[in-house]
Amino acid sequence: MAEIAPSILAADFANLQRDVEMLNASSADYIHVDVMDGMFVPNISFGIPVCKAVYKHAKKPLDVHLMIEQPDRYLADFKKAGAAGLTVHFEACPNLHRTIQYIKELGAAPGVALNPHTSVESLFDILSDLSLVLIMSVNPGFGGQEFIENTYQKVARLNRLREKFGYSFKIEVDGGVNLDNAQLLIREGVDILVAGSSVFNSPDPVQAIELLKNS
Ligand SMILES: O=C(CO)[C@H](O)[C@H](O)COP(=O)(O)O
Ligand SMILES: [Fe+2]
Repeated sequence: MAEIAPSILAADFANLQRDVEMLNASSADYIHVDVMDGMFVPNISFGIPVCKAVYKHAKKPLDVHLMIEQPDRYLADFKKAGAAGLTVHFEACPNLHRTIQYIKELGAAPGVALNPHTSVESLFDILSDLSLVLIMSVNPGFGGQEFIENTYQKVARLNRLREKFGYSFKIEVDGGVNLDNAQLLIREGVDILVAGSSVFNSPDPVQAIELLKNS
Protein backbone atom coordinates (compact mmCIF):
# COMPACT_ATOMS: atom_id res chain seq x y z
CA MET A 1 0.00 0.00 0.00
CA ALA A 2 1.38 3.40 -0.99
CA GLU A 3 1.70 6.36 1.32
CA ILE A 4 -0.16 9.52 0.32
CA ALA A 5 1.12 13.09 0.62
CA PRO A 6 -1.66 15.53 -0.35
CA SER A 7 -0.25 18.84 -1.54
CA ILE A 8 -1.67 21.93 0.18
CA LEU A 9 -0.76 23.91 -2.95
CA ALA A 10 -4.25 22.92 -4.11
CA ALA A 11 -5.92 23.77 -0.76
CA ASP A 12 -8.06 26.85 -0.14
CA PHE A 13 -5.48 29.26 1.33
CA ALA A 14 -8.24 31.31 2.95
CA ASN A 15 -9.36 28.15 4.78
CA LEU A 16 -6.02 26.50 5.38
CA GLN A 17 -6.79 25.39 8.93
CA ARG A 18 -10.00 23.70 7.76
CA ASP A 19 -8.14 21.90 4.97
CA VAL A 20 -5.29 20.80 7.26
CA GLU A 21 -7.86 19.42 9.71
CA MET A 22 -9.50 17.55 6.85
CA LEU A 23 -6.10 15.97 6.07
CA ASN A 24 -5.62 15.14 9.77
CA ALA A 25 -8.89 13.21 9.69
CA SER A 26 -7.99 11.38 6.46
CA SER A 27 -5.70 8.44 5.77
CA ALA A 28 -2.99 10.78 4.39
CA ASP A 29 0.50 9.93 5.65
CA TYR A 30 2.16 13.34 5.14
CA ILE A 31 1.24 16.88 4.24
CA HIS A 32 3.19 18.00 1.16
CA VAL A 33 4.25 21.65 1.33
CA ASP A 34 5.27 23.21 -2.03
CA VAL A 35 7.56 26.21 -1.65
CA MET A 36 8.20 28.20 -4.86
CA ASP A 37 10.41 31.28 -5.13
CA GLY A 38 9.61 32.71 -8.57
CA MET A 39 13.25 32.08 -9.57
CA PHE A 40 13.91 28.35 -9.64
CA VAL A 41 10.34 27.99 -10.92
CA PRO A 42 8.23 30.65 -12.65
CA ASN A 43 5.71 30.86 -9.81
CA ILE A 44 5.58 32.03 -6.18
CA SER A 45 3.55 29.95 -3.71
CA PHE A 46 4.33 30.66 -0.05
CA GLY A 47 7.20 30.48 2.41
CA ILE A 48 8.20 29.98 6.03
CA PRO A 49 5.25 31.70 7.82
CA VAL A 50 2.69 29.58 5.95
CA CYS A 51 4.67 26.41 6.65
CA LYS A 52 4.66 27.35 10.35
CA ALA A 53 0.90 28.01 10.27
CA VAL A 54 0.25 24.60 8.68
CA TYR A 55 2.49 22.90 11.25
CA LYS A 56 0.52 24.47 14.09
CA HIS A 57 -2.56 22.47 13.08
CA ALA A 58 -0.99 19.44 11.38
CA LYS A 59 -1.10 15.97 12.91
CA LYS A 60 0.86 14.48 9.99
CA PRO A 61 4.55 15.07 9.22
CA LEU A 62 5.33 17.93 6.85
CA ASP A 63 7.02 16.83 3.62
CA VAL A 64 8.55 20.12 2.44
CA HIS A 65 9.37 20.39 -1.28
CA LEU A 66 11.69 23.35 -1.83
CA MET A 67 11.51 24.66 -5.40
CA ILE A 68 13.94 27.47 -4.62
CA GLU A 69 17.42 28.60 -5.62
CA GLN A 70 20.24 28.20 -3.07
CA PRO A 71 18.01 26.31 -0.61
CA ASP A 72 20.80 26.12 2.02
CA ARG A 73 19.91 29.71 2.99
CA TYR A 74 16.51 28.63 4.35
CA LEU A 75 16.89 25.01 5.46
CA ALA A 76 17.21 25.84 9.18
CA ASP A 77 14.17 28.15 8.99
CA PHE A 78 11.99 25.48 7.37
CA LYS A 79 13.14 22.91 9.91
CA LYS A 80 12.13 25.33 12.66
CA ALA A 81 8.82 25.90 10.87
CA GLY A 82 8.01 22.20 11.30
CA ALA A 83 9.51 20.32 8.34
CA ALA A 84 10.03 16.61 9.02
CA GLY A 85 11.52 16.07 5.57
CA LEU A 86 13.40 18.66 3.51
CA THR A 87 13.59 17.98 -0.22
CA VAL A 88 15.84 20.15 -2.38
CA HIS A 89 16.16 20.11 -6.16
CA PHE A 90 19.19 18.46 -7.76
CA GLU A 91 19.16 21.29 -10.33
CA ALA A 92 19.39 23.96 -7.58
CA CYS A 93 22.31 22.46 -5.62
CA PRO A 94 25.85 22.67 -7.05
CA ASN A 95 27.19 21.31 -3.73
CA LEU A 96 24.52 18.70 -3.18
CA HIS A 97 26.57 16.50 -0.85
CA ARG A 98 27.14 19.43 1.51
CA THR A 99 23.46 20.38 1.38
CA ILE A 100 22.39 16.83 2.26
CA GLN A 101 24.82 16.66 5.19
CA TYR A 102 23.43 19.98 6.43
CA ILE A 103 19.83 18.69 6.29
CA LYS A 104 20.93 15.66 8.33
CA GLU A 105 22.66 17.90 10.88
CA LEU A 106 19.43 19.84 11.26
CA GLY A 107 17.66 16.59 12.14
CA ALA A 108 15.38 16.42 9.09
CA ALA A 109 15.01 13.61 6.56
CA PRO A 110 17.00 14.56 3.42
CA GLY A 111 15.35 14.30 0.02
CA VAL A 112 16.35 15.23 -3.52
CA ALA A 113 13.88 16.10 -6.29
CA LEU A 114 14.58 15.52 -9.99
CA ASN A 115 13.06 17.57 -12.78
CA PRO A 116 11.66 15.60 -15.73
CA HIS A 117 14.87 16.10 -17.77
CA THR A 118 17.25 14.93 -15.00
CA SER A 119 18.11 11.24 -15.08
CA VAL A 120 17.95 9.13 -11.91
CA GLU A 121 21.56 8.07 -12.56
CA SER A 122 22.64 11.66 -11.74
CA LEU A 123 22.08 10.74 -8.08
CA PHE A 124 24.15 7.55 -8.23
CA ASP A 125 26.93 8.75 -5.89
CA ILE A 126 24.64 10.18 -3.23
CA LEU A 127 21.84 7.62 -3.08
CA SER A 128 23.14 6.00 0.12
CA ASP A 129 22.76 9.35 1.95
CA LEU A 130 19.13 9.96 1.02
CA SER A 131 15.85 9.24 2.79
CA LEU A 132 13.80 10.23 -0.24
CA VAL A 133 14.06 10.67 -4.00
CA LEU A 134 11.24 12.76 -5.46
CA ILE A 135 10.66 12.21 -9.17
CA MET A 136 8.81 15.15 -10.73
CA SER A 137 6.15 13.89 -13.12
CA VAL A 138 5.43 17.45 -14.33
CA ASN A 139 7.70 20.46 -14.77
CA PRO A 140 7.73 22.05 -11.31
CA GLY A 141 5.98 25.33 -10.64
CA PHE A 142 2.26 24.70 -10.97
CA GLY A 143 -0.41 22.32 -9.79
CA GLY A 144 -2.96 20.79 -12.12
CA GLN A 145 -0.59 19.81 -14.96
CA GLU A 146 -0.65 16.68 -17.07
CA PHE A 147 1.35 13.65 -15.91
CA ILE A 148 4.47 12.92 -18.03
CA GLU A 149 4.41 9.26 -19.14
CA ASN A 150 8.22 8.86 -19.13
CA THR A 151 7.97 8.89 -15.32
CA TYR A 152 7.12 5.17 -15.19
CA GLN A 153 10.44 4.06 -16.62
CA LYS A 154 12.37 6.53 -14.44
CA VAL A 155 10.75 5.05 -11.35
CA ALA A 156 11.51 1.52 -12.58
CA ARG A 157 15.20 2.39 -13.17
CA LEU A 158 15.53 3.99 -9.73
CA ASN A 159 13.80 1.04 -8.10
CA ARG A 160 16.24 -1.37 -9.80
CA LEU A 161 19.19 0.68 -8.48
CA ARG A 162 17.68 0.63 -4.99
CA GLU A 163 17.25 -3.14 -5.07
CA LYS A 164 20.69 -3.80 -6.56
CA PHE A 165 22.54 -1.81 -3.90
CA GLY A 166 20.14 -2.38 -0.99
CA TYR A 167 19.42 1.32 -0.39
CA SER A 168 16.63 2.41 1.93
CA PHE A 169 15.42 5.71 0.41
CA LYS A 170 11.75 6.06 -0.46
CA ILE A 171 10.58 6.91 -3.98
CA GLU A 172 8.04 9.72 -4.25
CA VAL A 173 6.28 10.90 -7.42
CA ASP A 174 4.87 14.42 -7.68
CA GLY A 175 2.68 16.02 -10.35
CA GLY A 176 -0.51 14.99 -12.12
CA VAL A 177 -0.97 11.93 -9.91
CA ASN A 178 -4.50 10.51 -9.96
CA LEU A 179 -6.41 7.22 -10.00
CA ASP A 180 -5.45 6.62 -13.66
CA ASN A 181 -1.69 6.42 -12.99
CA ALA A 182 -1.39 5.53 -9.27
CA GLN A 183 -1.58 1.76 -9.66
CA LEU A 184 1.12 1.52 -12.33
CA LEU A 185 3.38 3.90 -10.38
CA ILE A 186 3.09 1.69 -7.29
CA ARG A 187 3.79 -1.39 -9.39
CA GLU A 188 7.01 0.22 -10.69
CA GLY A 189 8.19 0.92 -7.11
CA VAL A 190 6.73 4.21 -5.86
CA ASP A 191 6.29 4.44 -2.07
CA ILE A 192 4.74 7.92 -1.75
CA LEU A 193 2.22 9.56 -4.09
CA VAL A 194 1.91 13.36 -3.94
CA ALA A 195 -1.52 14.55 -5.05
CA GLY A 196 -2.81 18.11 -5.18
CA SER A 197 -5.65 18.68 -7.64
CA SER A 198 -6.90 15.10 -7.70
CA VAL A 199 -7.51 15.35 -3.95
CA PHE A 200 -8.63 18.94 -3.44
CA ASN A 201 -10.74 19.21 -6.61
CA SER A 202 -12.61 16.06 -5.69
CA PRO A 203 -16.10 16.48 -4.18
CA ASP A 204 -14.90 14.18 -1.37
CA PRO A 205 -11.16 14.72 -0.68
CA VAL A 206 -11.06 12.22 2.22
CA GLN A 207 -12.40 9.51 -0.05
CA ALA A 208 -10.06 10.57 -2.89
CA ILE A 209 -7.09 10.04 -0.52
CA GLU A 210 -8.45 6.65 0.54
CA LEU A 211 -8.93 5.55 -3.09
CA LEU A 212 -5.38 6.58 -4.02
CA LYS A 213 -4.04 4.72 -1.01
CA ASN A 214 -5.83 1.54 -2.02
CA SER A 215 -4.78 1.79 -5.69
O1 LIG B 1 5.45 20.27 -6.75
C1 LIG B 1 4.40 20.51 -7.30
C2 LIG B 1 4.34 21.39 -8.49
O2 LIG B 1 5.59 21.86 -8.80
C3 LIG B 1 3.12 19.96 -6.71
O3 LIG B 1 3.41 19.17 -5.58
C4 LIG B 1 2.33 19.14 -7.69
O4 LIG B 1 2.11 19.79 -8.88
C5 LIG B 1 1.04 18.64 -7.07
O5 LIG B 1 -0.06 19.17 -7.69
P1 LIG B 1 -0.95 18.32 -8.75
O6 LIG B 1 -1.27 17.01 -8.09
O7 LIG B 1 -2.13 19.21 -8.93
O8 LIG B 1 -0.13 18.14 -9.99
FE1 LIG C 1 5.58 19.20 -4.83
